[in-house]
Amino acid sequence: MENQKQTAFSTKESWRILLSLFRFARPYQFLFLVSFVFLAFGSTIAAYLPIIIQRYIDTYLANGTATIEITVRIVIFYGILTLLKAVFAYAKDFLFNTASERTVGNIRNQLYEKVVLLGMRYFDQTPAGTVVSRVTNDTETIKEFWTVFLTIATGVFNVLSITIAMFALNWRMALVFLLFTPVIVWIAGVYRKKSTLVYSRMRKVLSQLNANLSESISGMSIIQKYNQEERLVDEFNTINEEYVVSRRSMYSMNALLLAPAINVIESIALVAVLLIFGYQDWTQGNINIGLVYAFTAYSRSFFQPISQMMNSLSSLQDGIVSGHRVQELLKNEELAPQSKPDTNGMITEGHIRVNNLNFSYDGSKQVLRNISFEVKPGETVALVGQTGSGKSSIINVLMRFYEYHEGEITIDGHSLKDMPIEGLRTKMGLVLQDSFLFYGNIADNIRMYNSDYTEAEVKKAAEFVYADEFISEMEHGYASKVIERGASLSAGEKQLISFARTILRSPRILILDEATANIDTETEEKIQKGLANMRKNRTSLIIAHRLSTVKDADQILVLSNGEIVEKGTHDELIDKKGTYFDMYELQTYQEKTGEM
Ligand SMILES: Nc1ncnc2c1ncn2[C@@H]1O[C@H](COP(=O)(O)OP(=O)(O)OP(=O)(O)O)[C@@H](O)[C@H]1O
Repeated sequence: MENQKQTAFSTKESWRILLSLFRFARPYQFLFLVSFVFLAFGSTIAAYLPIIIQRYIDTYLANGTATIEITVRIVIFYGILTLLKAVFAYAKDFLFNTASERTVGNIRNQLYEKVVLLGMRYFDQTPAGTVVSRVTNDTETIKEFWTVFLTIATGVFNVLSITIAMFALNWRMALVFLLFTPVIVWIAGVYRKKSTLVYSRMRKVLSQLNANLSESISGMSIIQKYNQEERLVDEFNTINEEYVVSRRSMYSMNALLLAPAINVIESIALVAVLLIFGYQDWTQGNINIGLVYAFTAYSRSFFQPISQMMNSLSSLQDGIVSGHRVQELLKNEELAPQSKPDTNGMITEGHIRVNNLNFSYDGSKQVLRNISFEVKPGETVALVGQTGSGKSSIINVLMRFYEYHEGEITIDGHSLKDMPIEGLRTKMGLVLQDSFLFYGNIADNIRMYNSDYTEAEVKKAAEFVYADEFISEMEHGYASKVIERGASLSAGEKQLISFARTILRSPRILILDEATANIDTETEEKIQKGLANMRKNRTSLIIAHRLSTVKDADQILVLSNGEIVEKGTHDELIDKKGTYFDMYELQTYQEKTGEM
């Protein structure tokens, strides 16, 4: 399973993750490269500008030889270089951001492509919020990582070019600056250690905050029904307070270790340089004012990028954590079942045979044991049994939502594993209790965005299942909007739309999770009529909760604890006076007394 908690990595692991993040950038390496060329130009100009002023002061001003002409020439030269520096900075930022946005877009696409390939097992084990966060938040953090990378690259280029410029001007003074580097490296080390702790605490509390929020939003109706508002607000306040405190410690750490510490070192370095210049003047009397100017300017530009780089370290850490999570998801092998390559088994008649099927979701708890049954073409077989007895699990395996490893299932003589999944699912129409509708309109939801189906076909399918009537009565008919999950439609209406969706594909086999709860009698009647129409001449496998609805089934399979404990027609099972008989008696009694 995906390791979502890990927030700290060894140096080796961090490098490995960093390298993998760079691999995503490969398609855009040219853009990155050109932006670095502009960065190098910009840094070189930045390091050269103080030298122009230094030369002007020492060569012309100090000797009293500065004419208007020379001054204007130098001002123009300085101006042009400054302008060029700005143009390079713009080009660098533009190209770099284009490349990094595309890289992150690329990661998002890869993630989504992976998510739709993952098996149901992954989604059983991973909260929806986590998957959303992988594709949105983590990729955003990786975007920040690229910004940090640019800051660090700019810092490195600037420090290098300034170091070279300082050595070119006066190597002794340059050495004085370099002497302070170990102190800065030490502060950076301390900061990294502290910031890893502070930031990981901040991230942890933030993810608690998100989890709390998403849970309360999805369970809002229960929260309000059971008057849980106050408790949840209190809980939220506590986590929120913790988040505020953790952010405060981040600011206080940054306020102490970042700019102020570096500023102190910068000032000390400057004082040291000035003292040396002063000493030279006093002993030798040949001070170069221009040189003093240049070193004063360099002291700022030398230490500032270092402080910025340190500031970025924590975001770098965030980027590594997100990079790791993204990689884990991309590497996840919990894939949806695949059919064997080059298979072409097809459903023609709809003859299902299940032989000694054993199945477990997690590899340890056995959910189906020794399941064997047959559904001949055109027959109806009902699955009945207590809650948790394994009815839906049989359907999950038949629809290939989960892989099975023991036993054999064939349809029309082909093993299920030898059938291309797409064809299999088109020919096996599944209608679940909870019909999922997509944002869009009714017609799109029936044709499932497959433009091969004409409007007439969509209407015919709706008519076939008695859905046309209520759709035509709506203001915009088939073009009526379906808002999120079909919230504006009743459960029965949604069910009828999903019948139309199923029948449009002319399946050979129908798999129905009998769904009649909370539906008014008029709609229920329509649903039953729709169902009866759909079942005509089709092989049907029905999960029945109300036994009265499957009395006419050709065969009823009674499940208990993952095993088929009884098999037969309604009359045979009633005569047997076993489990089915008891269930039937109980339900008839409950229906009579209205207890259901
Ligand atoms: N996705 C899953 N992951 C792990 N175990 C599961 C999963 N779905 C169901 N189970 C377990 O498998 C067993 C059979 O569940 P199944 O949903 O097949 O029962 P059912 O007969 O359809 O029940 P119901 O009538 O309540 O829908 C149960 O013990 C259940 O806890």
